[in-house]
Formats: sequence, structure tokens, C-alpha cells
Amino acid sequence: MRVSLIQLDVDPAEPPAARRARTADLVRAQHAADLVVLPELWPTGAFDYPRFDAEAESPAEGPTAEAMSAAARDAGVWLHAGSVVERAADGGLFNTSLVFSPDGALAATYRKIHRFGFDRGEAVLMEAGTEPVTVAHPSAVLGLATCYDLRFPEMFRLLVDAGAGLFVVPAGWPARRAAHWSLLARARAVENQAYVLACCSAGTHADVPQAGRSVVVDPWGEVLAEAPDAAERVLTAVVDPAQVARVREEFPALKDRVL
Ligand SMILES: NC(=O)CCC(=O)C(=O)O
Repeated sequence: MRVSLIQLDVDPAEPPAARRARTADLVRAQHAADLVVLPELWPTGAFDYPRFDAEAESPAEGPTAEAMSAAARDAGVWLHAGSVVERAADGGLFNTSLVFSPDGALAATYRKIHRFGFDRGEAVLMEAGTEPVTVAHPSAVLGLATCYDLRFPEMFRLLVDAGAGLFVVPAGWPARRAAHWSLLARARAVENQAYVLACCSAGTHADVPQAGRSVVVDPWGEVLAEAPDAAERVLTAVVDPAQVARVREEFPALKDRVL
């Protein structure tokens, strides 16, 4: 299974429509992949709070969904299109991830459960999702998580219980805590004996330099590919979903769970 993580530069000087078109082209170029992944909130910037309300959109029919559906279809790939600011029917906002199948259909959405910011930003501007989400990709069951979720191992256990063997984690993780990002991505892989595809944004928005350092970790905790910096780049790797069962059988720590 070939995976491509697009570590996208989220430069506030680039108009959202231009970034959508550029991102769609980057997705189309990954036509040989089985799964393409984009970062968290790349249409607005994960820390660009003043833009959230004005740029909120429908996850099914908004401009990002339309552009990403077309890109997935044109490339013939499964696309985890990162997340958008979702405007819900009652007017509330969610940080919502979108997954498209190769025919361009919206296969799944996931509303971020753990909102970042403590008493400001996303934590006060957005509603919290309540449902862990898995996706039946033809090669693996994907478990969806978003950025700050990475700090909450109990959520990943729920995804394992739902059958996930490959976690997809779009993020807008700050450079200030880059060491946490790399460590937690490996920790979630090791403790759950699962792949982690962690795709962060590049560049700086709202004065928050991004960590970049997108990473693909295997179920043994080995790093298969890692971006060396926070520049825009495409990270590719080949993962073997059958490796999840092999590792879980060879070293059956998950069977010793008590809680
Ligand atoms: N967008 C986020 O969820 C940021 C998370 C973060 O900065 C952290 O966990 O540290």
C-alpha cells in the first residue's frame, strides 16, 4: 500500500481558492498512491482563529469538499483531505476531517474530539466531536484522529477496538512542541501495534511556525519515512497492512490489556 503525505505550506498570503487549486494539483500528482493525506485545517490555518467563522463550510458541498472530491476522482486515489472548519446545521463549528474514495464520494467525516487551546481558540470557538471514526479502505481499516487527539491514548484504544490497524493523523502542530509530535506518533504506533501516518502542515500561519516533520511509523515503532523539516514536501512510503497482524501475533501485548 503506497501512501503519500502532503506536508502543505499554509501561507496566509495565499488566497484560499488558490491554495485549494494548488492542493488539488498536488493530490492529482499522487495518482500512483493508494492513500493520500493532507494536514489539519489547511484551507484556513489551524491557528488562524479569526478566519474560522468567515471560512466555515459544508463538509459535503463546500469549496474544499468539491475541490478534493474532484482531485480524488481525477487521481483515482483514496484521499484523507485533512480537515476543514465545518459549519453545522445549527450554526456551530467543528474541526471536521474528510475522506474521499477514488470515485470522489465522501466516504467518511470525523469531527475532532479533543479541541486544542484550553480556554481560547479552537477550544472555545468549536464544538467537540463525540464519535471515533474508522474507514474501510480496501487494504486496511483506517482509524481517524486529528492533531491534539494524538495526546489521548484512550481514543486510539477505541479505534483499535473498532478494528483500526492504520491511524491517519492530520495536524497543524506547532514547531515549539515538535519533539512531542515525533514522540507521540511513535508511542501511538508502538502501544497499539499499528501504523501511524501523521501529516503536519508546513510554514507559518497566525505567527505559529509549524513543526512539519510528517512521519510514517510502522507497528514495531520503526520510522519508515520522516520529513526532515517544516518545508512543503511530499513524503511517500510503502506500508504492509498485514504487518499489523504479524506484530500483534508475534508480540501479543494487546491481549494483556486489563482495562
Ligand atoms: N491544532 C492542534 O490540535 C494543536 C495541538 C498542539 O499544539 C499540541 O498538542 O501541542
